[in-house]
Amino acid sequence: METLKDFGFFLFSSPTTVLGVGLLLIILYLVTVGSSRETGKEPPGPKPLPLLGNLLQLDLQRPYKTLCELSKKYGSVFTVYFGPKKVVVLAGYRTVREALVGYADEFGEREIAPIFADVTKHSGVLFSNGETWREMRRFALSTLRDFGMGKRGAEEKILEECGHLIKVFESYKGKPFNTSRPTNNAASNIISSIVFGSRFEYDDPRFRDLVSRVIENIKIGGSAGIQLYNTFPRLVGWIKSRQVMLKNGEKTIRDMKKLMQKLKETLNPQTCRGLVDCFLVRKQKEEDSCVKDTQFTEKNLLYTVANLFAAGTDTTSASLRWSLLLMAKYPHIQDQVQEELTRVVGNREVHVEDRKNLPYTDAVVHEIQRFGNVIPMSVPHKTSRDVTFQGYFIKEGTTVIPLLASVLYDESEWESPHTFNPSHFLDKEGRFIKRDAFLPFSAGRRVCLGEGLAKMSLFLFFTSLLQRFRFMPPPGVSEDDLDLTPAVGFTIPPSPHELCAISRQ
Ligand code: HEM
Repeated sequence: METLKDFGFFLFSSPTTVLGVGLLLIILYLVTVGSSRETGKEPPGPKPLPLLGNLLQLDLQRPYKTLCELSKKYGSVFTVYFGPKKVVVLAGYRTVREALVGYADEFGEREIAPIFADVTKHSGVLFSNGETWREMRRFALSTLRDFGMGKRGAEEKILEECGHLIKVFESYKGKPFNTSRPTNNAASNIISSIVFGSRFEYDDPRFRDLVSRVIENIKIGGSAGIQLYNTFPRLVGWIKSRQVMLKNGEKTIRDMKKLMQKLKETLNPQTCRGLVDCFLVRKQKEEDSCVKDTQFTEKNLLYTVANLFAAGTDTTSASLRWSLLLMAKYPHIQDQVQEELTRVVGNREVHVEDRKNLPYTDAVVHEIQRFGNVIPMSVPHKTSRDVTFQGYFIKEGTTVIPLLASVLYDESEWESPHTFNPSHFLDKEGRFIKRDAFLPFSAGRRVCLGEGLAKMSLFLFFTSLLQRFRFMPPPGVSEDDLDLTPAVGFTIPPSPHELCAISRQ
């Protein structure tokens, strides 16, 4: 809010600035709204104000909510202006799928907002396009597969981490605690063991710093201040939240460099311990054979690793927190999960193989992801060329938001979209059923690269924890009091809360 106040003060500080701003408004209005009207029928949308666009109509804390509302009025393809920036929103399962899968070439590029261009410099896999993205994505996917995504290797690593997480939960001895830190640590360690080949102790200061900076950057990345910077980068580059993000980014890269130096010194090309080793071996090979314009550079390595931490920590941990909160909120559903786990698995360790024999639990895990809706606006895309989609003209380079919230809560796809209801994923006989509109990982060319790993982690964490603990509200708090309002941000975990993990053994 401070940033917005400062900005308002700057705008109206003298007659010359007022005049200057007025002129700028008119020019921007003509450039952003006027010009593109000539090229064809544009997606409809609320009328924008000069400079401010539709900012005054948007709930800046939870923009996905306003966008879902707007889609009811303007349809499944519509235009909104975030300040002078034009954004096309895709809403509802059919439209999102048609665009991302059917028009993958046109809608498959990443929009790189100014803050992410500053922090990642178009390197790595999350905020890059073209050859860099193609090579980094191919490499990351194939090494994740080699390190057992969907196979034994990752399962062992996740189960080991479950053991550590369980110990932390036990240490609270049934007293209320905030689940954020332990779940962030556990999710981050899964990435760490796949990327570096080893996990960190939870009290290792390097690890604590790494995790807290990753989480802080994601949180600030979704704040009103950063949205303002992304809208007016030239005007508000000085804001504090941007400086914090840049510093966090620099420190993370510095730490990563140190960790990688250790791996370089002990590298054995015959036995890669993790993704970094594989990258270093590949980098050496490309250098030895003088490959021109190689993407296997130190910069791409650092940012790809940082991206995997950023993309994989908060998302997995937020989903896990939703799972525990929802179980405490709906004890009858928790009862059924625990009954099924006791009947099918008993006291032995749960494995991925058990999933097919745990239809109810599987349905609950899916419903947690649907209802949790942790990335409601996906990660923005942009059009790679001019495209006519569902009769509307969208210019090359237009920012596109695939509104995943409108897919996961699509009223024409889900029987009771606004209720936590595992039956969405069960047939009449109680068998698990897949649902097309289940797209928490998005779809198409940019679909989440860690989908397999995230699904495996969620399933194993959730079942291992529910085997051992009963999750309950703190004493004096009723199930009805447990608040399901999501937090504010780019990813949306539950609002801060405490739970009790009561041992079942
Ligand atoms: C429950 C957990 C997760 C959810 C809900 C999730 C969801 C998403 C979504 C919605 C996107 C944007 C897709 C698009 O642009 O259309 C994405 C991208 C991405 N995710 Fe995940 N994700 C999760 C876990 C992970 C994990 C564990 C990793 C790391 C191994 C990961 C790595 C990535 C990367 C690298 C991208 C960028 C892909 C690209 O631009 O090509 N995610 N994820």
